Amino acid sequence: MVKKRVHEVAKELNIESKEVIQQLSKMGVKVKSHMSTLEDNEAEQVLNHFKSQEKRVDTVKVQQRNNATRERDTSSRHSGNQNRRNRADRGPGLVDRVPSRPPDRRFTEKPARANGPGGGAANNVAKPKRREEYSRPVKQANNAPPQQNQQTQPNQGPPKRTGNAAHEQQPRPFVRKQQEQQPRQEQQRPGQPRQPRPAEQARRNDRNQPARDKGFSDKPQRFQKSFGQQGAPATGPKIKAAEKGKPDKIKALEKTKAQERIKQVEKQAFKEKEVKGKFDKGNRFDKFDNRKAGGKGPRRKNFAQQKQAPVKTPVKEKKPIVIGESIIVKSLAEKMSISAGEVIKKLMELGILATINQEIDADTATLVANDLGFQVDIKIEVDKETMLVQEQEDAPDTLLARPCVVTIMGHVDHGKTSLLDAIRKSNVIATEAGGITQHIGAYQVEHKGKKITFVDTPGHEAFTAMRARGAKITDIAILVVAADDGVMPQTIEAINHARAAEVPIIVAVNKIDKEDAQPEKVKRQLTEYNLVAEEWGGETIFVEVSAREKQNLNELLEMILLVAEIGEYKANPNRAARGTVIEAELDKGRGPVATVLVQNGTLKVGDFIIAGVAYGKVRAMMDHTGRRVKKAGPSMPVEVLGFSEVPPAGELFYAVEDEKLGKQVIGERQVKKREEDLKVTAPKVSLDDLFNQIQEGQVKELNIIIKADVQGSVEAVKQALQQISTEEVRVNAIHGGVGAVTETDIMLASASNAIIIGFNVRPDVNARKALEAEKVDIRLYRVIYDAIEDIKAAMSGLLEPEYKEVILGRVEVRKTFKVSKVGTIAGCYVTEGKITRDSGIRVIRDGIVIHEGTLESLKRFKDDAREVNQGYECGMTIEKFNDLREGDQLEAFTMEAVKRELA
Ligand SMILES: Nc1nc2c(ncn2[C@@H]2O[C@H](COP(=O)(O)OP(=O)(O)OP(=O)(O)O)[C@@H](O)[C@H]2O)c(=O)[nH]1
Repeated sequence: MVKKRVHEVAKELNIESKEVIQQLSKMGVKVKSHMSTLEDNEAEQVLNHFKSQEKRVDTVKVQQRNNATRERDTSSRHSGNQNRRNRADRGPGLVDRVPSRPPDRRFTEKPARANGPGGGAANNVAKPKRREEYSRPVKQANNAPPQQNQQTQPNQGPPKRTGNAAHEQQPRPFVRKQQEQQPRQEQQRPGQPRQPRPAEQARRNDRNQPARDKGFSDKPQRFQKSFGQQGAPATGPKIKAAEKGKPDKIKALEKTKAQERIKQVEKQAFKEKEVKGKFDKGNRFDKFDNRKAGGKGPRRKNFAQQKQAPVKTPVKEKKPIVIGESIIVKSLAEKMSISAGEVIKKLMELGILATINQEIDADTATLVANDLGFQVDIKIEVDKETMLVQEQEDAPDTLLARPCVVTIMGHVDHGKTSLLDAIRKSNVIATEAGGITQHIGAYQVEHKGKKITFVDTPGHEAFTAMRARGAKITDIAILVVAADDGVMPQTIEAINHARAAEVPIIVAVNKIDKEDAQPEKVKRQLTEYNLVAEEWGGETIFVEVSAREKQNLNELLEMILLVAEIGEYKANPNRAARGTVIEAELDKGRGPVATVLVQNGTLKVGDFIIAGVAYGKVRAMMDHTGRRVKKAGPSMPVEVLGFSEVPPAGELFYAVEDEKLGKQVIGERQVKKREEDLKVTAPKVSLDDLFNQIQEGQVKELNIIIKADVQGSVEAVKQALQQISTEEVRVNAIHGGVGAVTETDIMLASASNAIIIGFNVRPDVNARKALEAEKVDIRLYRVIYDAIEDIKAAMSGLLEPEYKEVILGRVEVRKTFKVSKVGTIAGCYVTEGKITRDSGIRVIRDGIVIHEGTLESLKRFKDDAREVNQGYECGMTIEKFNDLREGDQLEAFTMEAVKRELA
């Protein structure tokens, strides 16, 4: 193409060469004179510049004339199409009008869009590239008869634009996207069958402007039409001609005014663009427009529209809203500063019918908020305790094998301590008084390069006591049975305790060095308890050992490692430690000292640890040999110094990386503890509540511990109970034994959520104490039938309330009178509480109850009395009892129906 000279360009623009040269110098292009040649792009830029200015003047003028009309016409449309209007108002492409950008090449096509028959010629001024790109619409516009074109301009119906195949067939991806998003845009286009007058035409042009704008991002036809329109004859040239006729001064003035307005619009648009939040969907269009800075988008030409649109409140930046696990509809609306109605509408769209005060879950709230352009942060309030425990979850790939933890159980004197001692090759027994284990300790031994941790407990009691506290430290139980003594009551207890904890059992038949050792007898006896030796077809590992002679100890260790291998005990050493306090005491010199077993993670000196309400920094750690260590990994027992107070044995401890969190947890625990101290906790499982618990699905198995005066009763109850299992609840006798109900029974019941049933036995003193703390349900019976009936009734919810004696008061006999036909009348003084006419009465002489009966009469002076209170005198006779003496103590009592509890 022949390069243009400055004067040629000026001629084309109908302006002076000087103006062109000035503009060129503004653009940084230096030219010597009006004869200088210009590069294609330079000429194009200059042309664009002046054309766009012309266009702006034109548009602004037309706009001015049609302001009022458009205000009216558009208002209804806008209100119904807020979103679309927003998008138009936000002015996708507004950024392109920032003055620093190169001139908008689009306006070189202005003649084609807003010209008359001469449009074609004007069009030729546009750059070849541009013509090439839009050759089809331009060509069609030029070829089309003027009348048709004039009709086409306002009537932007798609059928008239079908000729623009290039654009129709190859809509750009973003166009297609918009097409999906705004299918209703089509309706926005008013059809105009008649040929409009120029003024009307201009108004329509203007009115249609937003539609054209949207059309760009609308259907392909519309997109194509927008461009096709450029070739259509329009009223533009006439306006332009009128412009030409005006005196230069007026023109210049108008130009300046128009430019000012344009600047304002641009400024406003720029501001809007800046404040537009990232959550604004429209943003994507802006980005697109920025990319297309060449300015082909028809959206960018709508200056008048931009200017005239009421300056919109800048779109507020939408901050993410914070919600919890759920939120009330009203609150959600408030958080978004919108009406609850809008939220309810959105919910309905999602198929959820909700009222203003209804609670919706976080997921639903998120959907609604996202739909409305808000991001949502869900913050679920978790109590610190949960946070602490949650932090303890380990990913499977972080877990490594850890030493197994073994507990030795068995009957008294069967050799537990001796065996443990023999294994760790030291002589503990010599240092212990009477050879009885004095403390709970834990030690580690190594066999074939693998460590085994032994917890030395005085039998299974401590084991169960820990379990009752929720601590599960034992992986494997070694049941020591002396070969010369055989299975004894505590052997059975130990079996039941281990089973209740679902811990595998290895039987160590000890003292086989003894002459009267009968290991086969032990095996036979244990088959009765479902511990069948492997050689007898069972699955239980039996190892015959002698703690004294150190016989077969390696075999025992090997068997332990074998069971450990099957158990695949694992932990994550690379994390904050957690474990269990095995024992703790207050040492005069060292302060609180706790032996802890690390069960997960690694405990280090300096760690902040908490156990129950005790906390502190680990000051020092010692292993089982008394050596100072700096860290202790999984399954390692260590003595820890640094606790603020003595933590209870069985308490779980945590090393807390976040000391603040640790202290918060302690605070929460202290509050909880105080609350728990105040309220009486209900029994874990009780016959009274059994039916409800069954109904609620809380109880599927009813664990029962049976204690009786003779073994026969234990067996009889076991069998009877097994027969009353139902589909809902299985009755499980987890332990049975002869003798009083002991503390151990209480602990087992507590740990296993069991009920204790006693026949002709009573809880001993320690058991009574333990009961207060553990709230276990104990039922004492004289007849087996009653027990079975009670459990049946409890399971079906028919348990009758029980009657309990309530002491009303105490009365002292001060004087007695014998009256014939009446009997002995006692003159009394109420020392405590009160006595009522219908009281039961118990006569106690020298601490012994000598009579129990009912009152015959109760009088204050000579009058009958219903009740006499403390500090008053009264007279009374007792039914069928006349042997009252001065100094007798009378106890007034009544029987009250109460919920069944401790017998
Ligand atoms: N002959 C023989 N005696 C043993 C063997 N093992 C332990 N004893 C003896 O049995 C008695 C009891 O042993 P301990 O180890 O104290 O038994 P324990 O089960 O720990 O007893 P408690 O701690 O009281 O429950 C001691 O006198 C031991 O010397 C053994 O293998 N052979």
